[in-house]
Amino acid sequence: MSIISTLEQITDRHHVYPFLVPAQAPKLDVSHNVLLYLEDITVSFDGFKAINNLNMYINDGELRCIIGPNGAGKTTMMDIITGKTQPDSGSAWFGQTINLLEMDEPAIAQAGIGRKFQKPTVFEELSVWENLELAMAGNRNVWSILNARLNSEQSAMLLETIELIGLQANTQMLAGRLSHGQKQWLEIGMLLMQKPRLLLVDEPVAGMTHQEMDRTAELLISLAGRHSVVVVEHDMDFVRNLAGKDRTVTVLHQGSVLSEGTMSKVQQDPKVVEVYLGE
Ligand SMILES: Nc1ncnc2c1ncn2[C@@H]1O[C@H](COP(=O)(O)OP(=O)(O)OP(=O)(O)O)[C@@H](O)[C@H]1O
Repeated sequence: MSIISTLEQITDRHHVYPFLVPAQAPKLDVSHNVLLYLEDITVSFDGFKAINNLNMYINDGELRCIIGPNGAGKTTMMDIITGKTQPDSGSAWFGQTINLLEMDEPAIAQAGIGRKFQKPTVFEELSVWENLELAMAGNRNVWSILNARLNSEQSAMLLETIELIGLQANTQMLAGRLSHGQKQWLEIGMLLMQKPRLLLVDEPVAGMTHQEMDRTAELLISLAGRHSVVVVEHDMDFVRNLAGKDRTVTVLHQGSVLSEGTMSKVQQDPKVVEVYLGE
């Protein structure tokens, strides 16, 4: 192939280069309505069991709150789901067929598990729109980003996401100028652009105003159904708001499930009062 024809091909933005195409995500099977299975998981750090025979199941489309005292193993549990930490024993399945313990972090993200860390990590020098555009699944192709041409489906998805996260009035604003709460919502929006089936959200309301917390609860509740959402949070008012009367709350303690059920059930559980809520 001549240099000229190679250059012609590179400048043709419709050409799809194999090395730029993300690997095909494995197919998810949620025929039993369970999206995530964590079974008999144990992880030790220098002989200390941070996770101790943990069993947890997240249903497809569920919004689950995870609470527990400092050091209960909440972050370590998220690290196992996302492939950052390998357990010593146990199993972790995404749907019926995807064995998370055989995959690395990028493959797990590709399979549909997105994670939002506590601190927002948006691109401060780019606008809200550009942040979302960069995060879009299938738009990681260098040429399409440079050419900044979205197809109609991509534009519609971007607009829908901006509305969902409530930043319609800030589309062209630099992300660095957003409030703390708005940055958190933008980052949730950026995760949504990758169409995750499961969203893991770590302490989303730390540092937020009450108004921002209420808006965040509304946003996360609106995501349930289309996505499964697992929220780790210490703020009990926020958890009560998220869990409502019917959703399941899981209380972790010393790396295991101490109690599980509706918020009113776990709040009245004497074991929970003793180790956590009674503090
Ligand atoms: N890489 C590591 N090396 C050694 N110990 C660790 C490591 N990661 C976690 N731990 C320990 O494992 C335990 C569980 O930690 P983890 O961060 O998962 O708890 P957590 O429930 O997320 O706590 P917090 O609410 O404070 O964030 C803690 O005692 C912690 O010190």
